[in-house]
Amino acid sequence: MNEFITVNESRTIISKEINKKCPIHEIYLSDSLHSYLAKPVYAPIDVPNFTNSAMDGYAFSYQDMVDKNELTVKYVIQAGQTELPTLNRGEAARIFTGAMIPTGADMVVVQEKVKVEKNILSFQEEKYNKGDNIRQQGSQSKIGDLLAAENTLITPSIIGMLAGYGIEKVNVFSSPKIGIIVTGNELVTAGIPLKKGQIYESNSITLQSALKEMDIQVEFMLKVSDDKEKTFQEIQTRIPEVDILLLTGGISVGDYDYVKESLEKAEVNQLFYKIQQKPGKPLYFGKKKQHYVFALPGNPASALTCFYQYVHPFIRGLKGENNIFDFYEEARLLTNFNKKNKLTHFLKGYLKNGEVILLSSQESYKMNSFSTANCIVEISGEERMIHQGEKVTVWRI
Ligand SMILES: Nc1nc2c(c(=O)[nH]1)N[C@H]1C(S)=C(S)[C@@H](COP(=O)(O)OP(=O)(O)OC[C@H]3O[C@@H](n4cnc5c(N)ncnc54)[C@H](O)[C@@H]3O)O[C@H]1N2
Ligand code: MOO
Repeated sequence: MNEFITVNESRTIISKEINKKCPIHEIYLSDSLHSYLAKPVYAPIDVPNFTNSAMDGYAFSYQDMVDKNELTVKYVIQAGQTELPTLNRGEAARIFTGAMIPTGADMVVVQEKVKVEKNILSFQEEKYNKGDNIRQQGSQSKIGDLLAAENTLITPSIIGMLAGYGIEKVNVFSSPKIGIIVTGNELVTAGIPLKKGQIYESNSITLQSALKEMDIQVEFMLKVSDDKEKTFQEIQTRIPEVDILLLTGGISVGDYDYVKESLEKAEVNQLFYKIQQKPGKPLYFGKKKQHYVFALPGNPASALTCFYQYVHPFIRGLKGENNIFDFYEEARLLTNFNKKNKLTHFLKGYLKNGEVILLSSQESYKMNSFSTANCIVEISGEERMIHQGEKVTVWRI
């Protein structure tokens, strides 16, 4: 057991590798969703860029209202109007939401709260204050203010905010190029009838879909039989084509598991192999120059668990995220769990309102529990009964 590294050690090794991110490129803001900023963005203008009305109503001077109690509505100011009158004493302007406040006015009263007859505005309530319903220039931010820091994940709300400054393009880290190779003689493609002893191949489409969720289209998706030379040739040829090569199957200790020796022969440097965890014990991570390899265990639930726990954070790291393993939360366990060994367990769970249920069918060859899970529950530490109500770490998926 001791030759296996711990989950935390493997996380440290992966985190060290993301010091160097993917190359930076400039893209249109409209194409930037889910990318990470490679450079900070500063405000090119004040926002609001001019002082304007927050409501439909009337603009005038507070002092005039106090002094006169009745004002003449002399002007109409629409949103988008760029030429404005100047209000003299005793004058008010009809104004609309978003329209510029004219010189001579320092407040707006909503139309529901005043009376206007024959262009004479009179006041019904006493509680009007100077500055009411006015959105001051630069009150969101001033020119030169930091809007979004480097490494910020671009969300629809970030795009919306930056668009409000007229920003058209941003610098982001590119996504890594990824290829998938699945190994195994038993694997049959959907559409072909199975013979006894064969199974339908499912890891490639699972990983492809998980990558699609990260906006990554795979470069290739290949199936290799359990053949020593073919496995080596395919690995050797494909590594230079991608930033990350994902392999599944053939990484354990069986006589026909050729992935590890092929990676060695292809001069990939092992960063770790085998983790004290369940599922996913035989996970491999390596590097050849700047090309990375994850060899995931073949069992479908192990492959996907390892993807979520290690590959997903690593990709996010290369795309620009810094604290790649910080995305867990705590939840209360709704069932007892008998932890029978020291391995860190990653269990399919269903999380709701801070409470998590462990689903049945946790074995690594079964995918049915994964299909209803919305999180992975991490339970580490000594063998013991984990009781209902105890707090555990959960990772949303
Ligand atoms: N003597 C030992 N045997 C095994 C150990 C061990 O420590 N000592 N570890 C077990 C664990 S844990 C795992 S996980 C598996 C991992 O083995 P491999 O990565 O070599 O995977 P395979 O043997 O090729 O396949 C395992 C299993 O998964 C099915 N599979 C493989 N690829 C696919 C695919 N693309 N789509 C669907 N299903 C796939 C395959 O048919 C096997 O049933 O090793 C244990 N053995
Ligand atoms: O690592 Mo294996 O996934 O426990 O079956």
